[in-house]
Amino acid sequence: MRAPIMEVFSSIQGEGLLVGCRQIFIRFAGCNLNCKYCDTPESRNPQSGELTSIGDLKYRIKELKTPDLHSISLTGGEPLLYADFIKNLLHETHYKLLLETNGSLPGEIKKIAHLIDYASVDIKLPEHVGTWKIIEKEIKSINILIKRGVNTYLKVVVLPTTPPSYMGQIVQKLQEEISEPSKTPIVIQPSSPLDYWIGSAPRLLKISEEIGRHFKVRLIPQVHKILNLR
Ligand SMILES: C[S@@+](CC[C@H](N)C(=O)[O-])C[C@H]1O[C@@H](n2cnc3c(N)ncnc32)[C@H](O)[C@@H]1O
Ligand SMILES: Nc1nc2[nH]cc(C(=O)O)c2c(=O)[nH]1
Ligand code: SF4
Ligand SMILES: [Mg+2]
Repeated sequence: MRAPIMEVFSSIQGEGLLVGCRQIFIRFAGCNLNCKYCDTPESRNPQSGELTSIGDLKYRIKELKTPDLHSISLTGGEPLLYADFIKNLLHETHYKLLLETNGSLPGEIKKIAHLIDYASVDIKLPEHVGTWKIIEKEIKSINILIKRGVNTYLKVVVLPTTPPSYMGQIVQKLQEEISEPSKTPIVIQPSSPLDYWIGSAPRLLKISEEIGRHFKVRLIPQVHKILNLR
């Protein structure tokens, strides 16, 4: 069994609640969404990856292992397009595993939820993906992960144009429909390039206040981009 892999690399997790942890990243090629802000647009095309076996990945992981290694991050593109491959891979690796996902494939999450330790689930704003339907699916995915006891946090990418009141509407819905909101922190991730935020950063505080009404909240920019790390 093989899957299209774009890159395997070692770096510091630059996003979300595991920020600063040393990880080996496995980036799958192919995505089912088309976020207008995507910073890895080439990953949307499954052809941008090389068909890779589990044995190859195990070898690459061994080569990239460092004394400070915290976990492995499965990202993309959308890794859940390859849930069956991931299931086989996770049966053969013993490292802690972060799944970085757009959360739009709850049926696929069900296949591997029992094998992952951490999950970062994006909340895609309807203005970025053109529909509310994705949030419905993300809520299903989040509830599957919570039920399985996976350490789960949500990430919402916001733009300088994202109205704080709009966030208020979104978190109201999340609070009503996520099974354990108190256990599910939300990370606000300002869209990069960060220089777009010059003059608009105070808006991030307003967004934090809106989310803070119902959830634990953190405001964390993409640290790897500030450090010029991969
Ligand atoms: C490239 S995506 C791959 C995983 C999955 N497709 C997803 O969207 O969660 C990894 C993370 O990068 C974030 N991201 C993508 N483009 C970004 C940008 N321009 N600024 C900030 N975060 C971005 C996504 O929201 C997601 O949390
Ligand atoms: N250092 C680093 N941290 C990351 N966190 C999420 C990433 C991603 O592209 O999924 C990413 C990435 O591409 N690099
Ligand atoms: S879901 Fe993730 S990989 Fe796909 S377009 Fe959106 S940000 Fe990019
Ligand atoms: Mg990235």
